[in-house]
Amino acid sequence: MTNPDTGDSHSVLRVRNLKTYFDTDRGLVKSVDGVSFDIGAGQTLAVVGESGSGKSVTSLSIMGLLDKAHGRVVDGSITFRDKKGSVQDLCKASEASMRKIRGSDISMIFQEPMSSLNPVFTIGDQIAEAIILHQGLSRAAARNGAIEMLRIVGIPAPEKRVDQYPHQMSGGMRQRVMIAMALSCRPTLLIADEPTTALDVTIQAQILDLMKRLQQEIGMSILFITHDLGVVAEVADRVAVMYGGLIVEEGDVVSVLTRPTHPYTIGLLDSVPGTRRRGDSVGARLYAIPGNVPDPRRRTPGCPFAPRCSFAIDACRADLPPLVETGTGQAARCIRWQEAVAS
Ligand SMILES: Nc1ncnc2c1ncn2[C@@H]1O[C@H](COP(=O)(O)OP(=O)(O)OP(=O)(O)O)[C@@H](O)[C@H]1O
Repeated sequence: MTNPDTGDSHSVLRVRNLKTYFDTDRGLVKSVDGVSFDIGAGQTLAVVGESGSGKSVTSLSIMGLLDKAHGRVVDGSITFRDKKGSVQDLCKASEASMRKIRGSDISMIFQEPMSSLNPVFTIGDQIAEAIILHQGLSRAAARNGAIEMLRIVGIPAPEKRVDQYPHQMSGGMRQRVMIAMALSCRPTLLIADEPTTALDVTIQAQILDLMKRLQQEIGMSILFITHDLGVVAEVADRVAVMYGGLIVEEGDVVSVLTRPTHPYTIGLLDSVPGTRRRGDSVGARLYAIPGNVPDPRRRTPGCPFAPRCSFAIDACRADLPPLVETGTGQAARCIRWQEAVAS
């Protein structure tokens, strides 16, 4: 979907009709099956959806980090504009140029910092390594750079902490270190995959504030993957709701969260305590969407949400619904959205 707010010419990232499939012993898994979105300069797009909807595979496709033995992008394009303003399709980039782009123009942070931090090197060495690699500084200058980055991400006594190992730090501190590493190259795009999910609420709020502050300083765009609508409200400018390998709704964050137009988004919001649109009361039972996410090995021709949707009619099961405009800068892949909104 083209993003009416950013306009294509200003997009840092433009994904069109992305399809990423895996060959497995149990058949072809269509994890991402025609995803399109834009992220403008300095903008945050949150991609939200239940487990298995294809959020992580979308980000791994952008980073060129798919499990190559089994997974591949079978269709679509991922157009990226780097720091120098050069535009290229990452689907066609060589492994060598993807390596250059990763960590210099696109960085990624994950839920579990221990998976990106090496336990046998000090955090100072690891941040310095990234600085040496991407900024070509001497080791001494890079060490100072590492201390500065630790200070920027709010780690107390950075001159001492720089010589510590990852296991000597708390989960929140490790997440700050990972952010320091990811941002040491001043990326154009940061992909954050559930970066605060494992943290308690207070630390989560601090990390989100930190990311927002650094985003303003660096001017980077963020693709933020989460299943937490509270986090979406906190960080996003725009939100894309994924279901069954597709984006089923997209729009600016206020529109989507206050006036969802796809039955799946409506169900997601109804399942958040305190946000239920109808009959909300203290102690109201949490609404859960009945049924499970569809099996990506068995894609049906119609809307992937139809089996769980109380608005579904035969036409929904026959063909994949087109994306239709449902509000200003808001669109949903649903032929029954007017009935859903009015319900
Ligand atoms: N390497 C792989 N081989 C086979 N199938 C895979 C592989 N990676 C992901 N999948 C499948 O692709 C689908 C989408 O997975 P993905 O990890 O993108 O979901 P997600 O929305 O990020 O979920 P979560 O929130 O749990 O991370 C799932 O059905 C998953 O089992």
